Amino acid sequence: MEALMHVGFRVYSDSINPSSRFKSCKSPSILMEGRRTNLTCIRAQQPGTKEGSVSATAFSGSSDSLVEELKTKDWEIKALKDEIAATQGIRIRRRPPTGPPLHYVGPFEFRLQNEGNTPRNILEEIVWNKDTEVTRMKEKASIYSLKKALENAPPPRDFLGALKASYVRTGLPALIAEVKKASPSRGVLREDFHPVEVAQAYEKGGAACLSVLTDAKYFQGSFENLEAIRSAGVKCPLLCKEFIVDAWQLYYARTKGADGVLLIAAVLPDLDIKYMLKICKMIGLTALVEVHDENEMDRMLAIDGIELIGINNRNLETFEVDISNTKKLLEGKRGETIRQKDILVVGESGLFTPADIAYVQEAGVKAILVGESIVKQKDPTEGIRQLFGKDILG
Ligand SMILES: O=P(O)(O)OC[C@@H](O)[C@@H](O)c1c[nH]c2ccccc12
Repeated sequence: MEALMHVGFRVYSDSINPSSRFKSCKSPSILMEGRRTNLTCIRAQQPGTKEGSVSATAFSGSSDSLVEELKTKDWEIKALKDEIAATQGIRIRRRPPTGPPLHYVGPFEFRLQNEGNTPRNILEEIVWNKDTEVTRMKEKASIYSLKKALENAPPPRDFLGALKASYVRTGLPALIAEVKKASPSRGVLREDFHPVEVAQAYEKGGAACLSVLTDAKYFQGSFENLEAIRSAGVKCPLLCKEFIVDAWQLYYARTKGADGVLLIAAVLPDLDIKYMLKICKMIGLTALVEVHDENEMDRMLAIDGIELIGINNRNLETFEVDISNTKKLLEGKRGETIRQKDILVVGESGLFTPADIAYVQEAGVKAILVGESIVKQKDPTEGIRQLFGKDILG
């Protein structure tokens, strides 16, 4: 590996010449491969427009070179973000790698890890598609309109509180029951799929919370399902099961009635997790932060303010499921830190039997996230009874 010695941001306060249409700021300052480099970014501002709203139309006259320069900076920043993610052990690249823009003369020797624009695994493919999808959705609803829509959104309910209450009441891991029609690994799980009926059956069976898949392309889910379940009067708090790659999606999920969202550590660098946690707090969403391996767990344990961690037994890159993953990540010092920080742990995926539940409970989880084994049953209420080996309503 090339010697990536240190990557650090130093964002200087803008040196603004009020009479100028262009602001110049130095950011970031980077020591890469032993060399310190300062990027100079140009931000175009037309009189009367909001700062930071860069648009090619803002340039006139000698616009071509400035547009080129902006494209280059944009590329550099994206490439830099992937570099930072890689230093945190994140293998998922947020976008297909692209070479530098034509005539690139920038200071970086970015390594292109995959010249072909093919995703390396299913999670990467999902994330690349999500990025495109979100870009399109953002064109239809600006962040400003979403913020406004928050005022009329159904009020957030206490997702974490519902899990804790259920655990105290039953002495068993609280159930987050997943409304899931299909998945890339298992195909269609329930042919005759009526999301509201499934949700109501879960509630009747004693689920503490529900998880509703909203990704359409890979899971045949939708935000309509989420909205319909919420407006049908289901009382269980709802997790919006999405691949979050942009803070915009948090606002969107909240306007559709979500009480919680999933943040996947394999996809989001630490800075994004911290930023998104803040937004979640601000708008009343509970964040379920998902990890799959030791590195992701350690990264998340180093971040303050995480109250809910899900350990996914399914490797989203290979689809392999192994429930001993939950145990492995809760052993020793990690388990101790989790107890000290009073983090509630959710065991996710691949849970089918009372023995599975007992195994992950023994490992230290106080909640479980279950889809396949209960959504496949003709009567999902009965599916819950079978999963626990008893009635959990009592
Ligand atoms: O159907 P299962 O094996 O019971 O798994 C449910 C849930 O854990 C799984 O759907 C899941 C966990 N994390 C995810 C992230 C994205 C999509 C799906 C998931």
